[in-house]
Amino acid sequence: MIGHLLSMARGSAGLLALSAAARTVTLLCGAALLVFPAWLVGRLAEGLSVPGLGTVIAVMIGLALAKGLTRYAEQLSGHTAAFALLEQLRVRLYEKLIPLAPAVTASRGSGRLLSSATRDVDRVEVFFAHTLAPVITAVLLPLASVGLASMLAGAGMGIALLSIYLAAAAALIGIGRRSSRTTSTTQVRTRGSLAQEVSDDLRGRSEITIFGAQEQRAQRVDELGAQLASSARRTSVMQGLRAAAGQGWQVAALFTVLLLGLPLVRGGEIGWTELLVVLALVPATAPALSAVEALGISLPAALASAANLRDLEESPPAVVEPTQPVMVHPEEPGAASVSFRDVSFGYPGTDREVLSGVDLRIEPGEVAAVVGVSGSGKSTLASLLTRVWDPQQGQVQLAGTDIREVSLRSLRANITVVEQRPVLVSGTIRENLLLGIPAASEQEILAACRAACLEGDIAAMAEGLDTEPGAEGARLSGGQAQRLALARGYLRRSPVLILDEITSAQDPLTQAEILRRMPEATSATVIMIAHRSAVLRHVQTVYEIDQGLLRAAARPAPGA
Ligand SMILES: Nc1ncnc2c1ncn2[C@@H]1O[C@H](COP(=O)(O)OP(=O)(O)OP(=O)(O)O)[C@@H](O)[C@H]1O
Repeated sequence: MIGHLLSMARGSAGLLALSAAARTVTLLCGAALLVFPAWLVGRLAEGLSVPGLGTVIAVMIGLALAKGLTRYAEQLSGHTAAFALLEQLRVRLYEKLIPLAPAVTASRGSGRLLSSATRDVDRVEVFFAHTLAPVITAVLLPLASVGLASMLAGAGMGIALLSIYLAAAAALIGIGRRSSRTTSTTQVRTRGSLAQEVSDDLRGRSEITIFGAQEQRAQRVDELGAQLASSARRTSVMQGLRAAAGQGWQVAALFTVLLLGLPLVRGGEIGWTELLVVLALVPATAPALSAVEALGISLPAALASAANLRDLEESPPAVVEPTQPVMVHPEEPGAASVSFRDVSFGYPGTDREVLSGVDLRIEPGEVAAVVGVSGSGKSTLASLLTRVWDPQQGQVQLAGTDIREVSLRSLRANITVVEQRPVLVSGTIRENLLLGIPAASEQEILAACRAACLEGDIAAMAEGLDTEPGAEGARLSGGQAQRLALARGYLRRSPVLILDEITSAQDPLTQAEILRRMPEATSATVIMIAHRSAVLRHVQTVYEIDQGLLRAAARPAPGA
């Protein structure tokens, strides 16, 4: 997992290295600001010569300035790297998500995905921007300190300091390591669930209010909140223990240096200068070693988030782009012909076969209907045609080509689906209409609205096409949203048009008018998924799905 984590930062390696180098110099300057006065005091105590006051002041100012400037360089390069990394991580996540949409992303839940795209990415970024450079200096500075102590006060002193540093690092990393890892993983999962609950509650606010289920829903959020609070408490206890260890090692180190150093001074093996300098090395090393404490918090969190992101990124897509994709041009005469050959399909993870051995051929320009009881597999048939899923057996063909060989972009450019529950994006009605064909002219937009019986509704709106329908189309009626989606479908002018229950929210007169205007609105091959017999009178062929099997059915008699 650490390797995976490091692979995420490849693009910002240069800036991160610069930040680590600047931090090393900052800490060295900080250490020198402590060690230099200690050296001066030691020499004065021993009656040895010291540099003049002007030189001392110049050195101290020089060190302080160098410390400030390199600290600035560290922050600048660290934050620049952090923002670049944030961008790379988000782009990388979105690129991985695109092939997973719509089937795999839908099964994950939008709240969970949002939580991964924000919190998990942030935690990985925090690790690199604010932990990696400090960890590098946490190794370099203590080693330098051990080297200097050995030179000044002998190998014994160096070994003693090294042992204390190692023991401190082991305590800081080790305290609560195992529990931090499991707690972080639990926290990442709980946060994802919490985000999903909140997203469901926001989407289902009307139902929740009408059903009076606020308490019940709030309780679920409370339970997840309590789980998060309890794991945060565990993390805080470990954090407290680590902070105590972070202070404790310094006291132990100072005593050790005095215990070992005073006899050496008394024996004349070293002077006061050496002892004071080695003593000063302890607080001088402390800021560098404290990064290990931060690592105890950020590493488990970053690992848990990286594992979550990897799990998401490595989820196998429901369908894959062909290696040598065939392009089907919408102008090709056959682009509007659709066929199913002995197609069987069951949803992954279920035993039930929704469609069994389906054979179907719909000719260019034909208007066909697919009927069947609720849950019989009508929408599934449509999602096989757009390759939301691939069948386990048989072939779905467009223009006589197995659609698994057709480029996904080309396939989806040839087929438009008007969904039973259309999704409106935020923005104006015009922006929603232009979703599939941004370059459509005003005339084309108005013609599509007329064909979908939407022109009157738009004319009645103060801002016409520039009216904002509100989040999720909240300011439109169900029927208006459905007609907007139909107009959007017509506007795209793709060779194949799948209309999934597009008149289910319309009154009988509007439904009849929509069906009457349809032949003028589109010359595409139309597959209507329908229940109502009024719809079936406008189609040329009717197919019925019953218990997974598809068969041709009779059109209703006139007046039926
Ligand atoms: N993503 C999915 N995962 C598992 N099962 C699913 C999934 N989507 C649909 N199903 C199941 O597949 C069956 C067919 O669903 P489908 O949506 O195709 O029915 P339908 O005929 O369009 O129904 P309706 O007329 O109610 O819209 C149903 O039993 C449904 O529960």
